[in-house]
Amino acid sequence: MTSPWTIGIIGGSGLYAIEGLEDAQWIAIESPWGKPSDEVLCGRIGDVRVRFLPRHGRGHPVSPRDLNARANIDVLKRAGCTDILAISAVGSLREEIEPGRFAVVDQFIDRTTSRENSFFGTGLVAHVSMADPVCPRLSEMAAAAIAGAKGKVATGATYLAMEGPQFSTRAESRMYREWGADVIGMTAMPEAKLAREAELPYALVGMVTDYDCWREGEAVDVAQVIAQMQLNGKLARDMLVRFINVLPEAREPSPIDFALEDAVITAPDKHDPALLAKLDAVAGRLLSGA
Ligand SMILES: CSC[C@H]1O[C@H](OP(=O)(O)O)[C@H](O)[C@@H]1O
Ligand SMILES: Nc1ncnc2[nH]cnc12
Repeated sequence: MTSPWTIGIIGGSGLYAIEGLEDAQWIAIESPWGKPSDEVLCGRIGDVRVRFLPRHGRGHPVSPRDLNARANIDVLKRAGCTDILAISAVGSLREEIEPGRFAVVDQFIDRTTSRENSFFGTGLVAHVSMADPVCPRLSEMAAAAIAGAKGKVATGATYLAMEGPQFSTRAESRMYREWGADVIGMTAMPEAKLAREAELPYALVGMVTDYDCWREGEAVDVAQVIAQMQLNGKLARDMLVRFINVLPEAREPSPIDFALEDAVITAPDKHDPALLAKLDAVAGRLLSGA
């Protein structure tokens, strides 16, 4: 029997493929939103379909601020994903969230400035709620999978999305701590916003790689991030396999499956046909008959 879940996995820095997927095949999926970061690795674990996209592409050619998050989310939707589990390397802004720990994120502060952050716009305006930006069901299952794989986990983390690509200054890092952020990265926004617009439940697991630079005399570099990701590689894979293996047989509908229901404000006779056509995957459920 095929599972009702199709899990999209977005792999961050250091995670460019998943070994051991059954029937695995890299497939190019076209998007009206432009070029995604890479082909999608399509396969399955047991009877669950898995669609893996390396966020920066294989070999890491794509910079965080040039990521086409719209195309990335659109191709995962086109690949039939019902839910997305995203993985990111993150810096820690808290002593007790040490490198090696996994932080399950439940809030964001978005400090990105130069990215296309919506599928909607003039000609078809929509405002989705981001009050609760992640899917609690997926986040709980991810936390349980990390614990089951004997990983150390912190839940309820607030992720500060910075523009990059440079790492923060010490003054910024200290200010983000005062704002209540727990971990920092450059990529989960606007990714999480776009997943919500595409009615895809989304959860984010941060793999803590460093203490950023708020501690006296310490500063993060790429080598540190990659070394820690490599140390945690097996744990990350175990976590993913567990996460998929314990998905319930049935997939009860999530309110996020209907996030656009009360979000579109533009009258149908004012819809821009060109934009409407590009929204075929993201909002086809709601708008295809409009
Ligand atoms: C390689 S260090 C900085 C880089 O790592 C994180 O990427 P991702 O979230 O895709 O794991 C961070 O956001 C930066 O893009
Ligand atoms: N300290 C940090 N700042 C931003 N992105 C990161 N990714 C991993 N560590 C990071």
